[in-house]
Amino acid sequence: MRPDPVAEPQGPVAASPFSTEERDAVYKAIETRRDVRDQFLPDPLPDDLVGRLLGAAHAAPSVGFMQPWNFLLIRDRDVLQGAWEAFARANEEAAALFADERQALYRSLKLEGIRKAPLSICVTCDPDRAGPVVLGRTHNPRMDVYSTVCAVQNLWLAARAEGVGVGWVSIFHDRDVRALLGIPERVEIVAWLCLGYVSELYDQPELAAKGWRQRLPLEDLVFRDRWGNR
Ligand SMILES: Cc1cc2c(cc1C)N(C[C@H](O)[C@H](O)[C@H](O)COP(=O)(O)O)c1[nH]c(=O)[nH]c(=O)c1N2
Repeated sequence: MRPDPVAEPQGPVAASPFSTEERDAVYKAIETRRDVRDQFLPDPLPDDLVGRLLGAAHAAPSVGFMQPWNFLLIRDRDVLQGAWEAFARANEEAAALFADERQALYRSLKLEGIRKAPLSICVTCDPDRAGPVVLGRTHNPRMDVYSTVCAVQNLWLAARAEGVGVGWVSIFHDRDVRALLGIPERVEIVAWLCLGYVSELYDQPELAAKGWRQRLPLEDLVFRDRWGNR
């Protein structure tokens, strides 16, 4: 018995199934999503809200419908302290990679909200989730990690729509996070996300506002048919 296809309008230019307001809300979430570091409020996130965010993540596309993700919800203050210490060690190493005023600017940046946010979610990718040969991953094994990142972005946009801030922290040695959370060696650590309500949101990327790097002109990133063809 074939499942009924989704009843979408047919025709040369299928009209959007969304109202203008609904469509604009999608773009509003995309355009106002921010990486949050220091603006987290301590208020806990309700379980049903967290459930909706995880549902959005789980609705992400995945290669061969592999769904390679796991979500480790972390609220334990000692574990969060351990994660922050792991970040602090790695961040010191990172700062040393920049010179002079660039290093000074780097050191002035707040690059995590681990201890401020009431919830962290470590998102992992299990490469063995769907067996040794996965449709779509046969010629590029990284497709499972790329799929997991789609889940992260779904969660990030759903959080924006719910008025919840998200911050991605990647300045860690994997081994530290693995030891802290008991993650098996074969499982890839993809993202450490800090989540919480926020006191405010930047109206542009904080790194741009603080002079670290600006948004590139989109037109410089688009080629026609061949690399380099503008
Ligand atoms: C894979 C990955 C990893 C990280 C990030 C993002 C992504 C996609 N970002 C957030 C990043 O700096 C931010 O997305 C950009 O500066 C753009 O700002 P908005 O996200 O648009 O606010 C990030 N931010 C931060 O303060 N510490 C970090 O370790 C990281 N790591």
